[in-house]
Amino acid sequence: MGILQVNDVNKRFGGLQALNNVTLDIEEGSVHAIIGPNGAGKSTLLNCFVGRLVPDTGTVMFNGKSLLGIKPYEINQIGVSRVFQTPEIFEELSLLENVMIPAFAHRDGAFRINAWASVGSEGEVRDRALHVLDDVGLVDKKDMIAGSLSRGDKRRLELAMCLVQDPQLLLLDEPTAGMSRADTNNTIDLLKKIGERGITKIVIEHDMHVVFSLAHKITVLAQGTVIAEGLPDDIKGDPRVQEAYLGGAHL
Ligand SMILES: Nc1ncnc2c1ncn2[C@@H]1O[C@H](COP(=O)(O)OP(=O)(O)OP(=O)(O)O)[C@@H](O)[C@H]1O
Repeated sequence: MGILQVNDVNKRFGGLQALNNVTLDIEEGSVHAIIGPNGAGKSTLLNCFVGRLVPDTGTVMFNGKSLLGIKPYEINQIGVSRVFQTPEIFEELSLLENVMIPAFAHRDGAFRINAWASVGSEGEVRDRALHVLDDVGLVDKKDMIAGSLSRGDKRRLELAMCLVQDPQLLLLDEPTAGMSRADTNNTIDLLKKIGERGITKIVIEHDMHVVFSLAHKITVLAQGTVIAEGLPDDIKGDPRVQEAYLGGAHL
């Protein structure tokens, strides 16, 4: 039984069937990529895992517990963290402060902006934040203002903000979007390093170099429907995937 089990999930926006009987089983400790053309339903699916959307029908179970109807911060509290397509950071605060805030939120329950008031008095949280900044290669920039970082570094910072919460399941929505090839390769290395800790990861990604560098298993969505699932080598050679994803070009 996987750490995340998704069964027959359907989601409709007006006349559009965005998700159509989606079933997934995510193995604990694995990197599971979800790929598919624009508008396939990938982000909609992820939103159903973090409480931003509620499926019309179907179930989403994390460690045997339903995630449906649970508030986003509670889902976060039980071990699911998400890195967004556009980094959600506090631009005007330092890197260290950015990482300490979610550490407090995770420790204290609901996200409390006044948790900020106690930042600085908590050596233990600060040490943990510094440790995570070191893991993502940003500890030397800890006092810089987050808004001044490059796009690649902002995404690393957001990753640190997730890791400090010690997630069991990390959801990565296009973690290398807009990055240079060098930054992309650094991110691949970083995610592999994180993989050594056994954190399960679901990655949505358009860059096939990233997908095939990281994924143990791949699910392909097209028009809200799972059209293929399997090991990277199987997916690479699947003509349905090549047709749906790249209009017949080879992956
Ligand atoms: N809140 C919404 N209201 C109406 N339609 C929506 C909403 N969110 C998504 N959609 C539609 O649902 C479909 C799936 O969108 P989704 O963003 O999940 O696709 P995606 O696979 O993540 O695409 P991309 O790769 O471009 O990010 C699209 O046709 C989109 O326009």
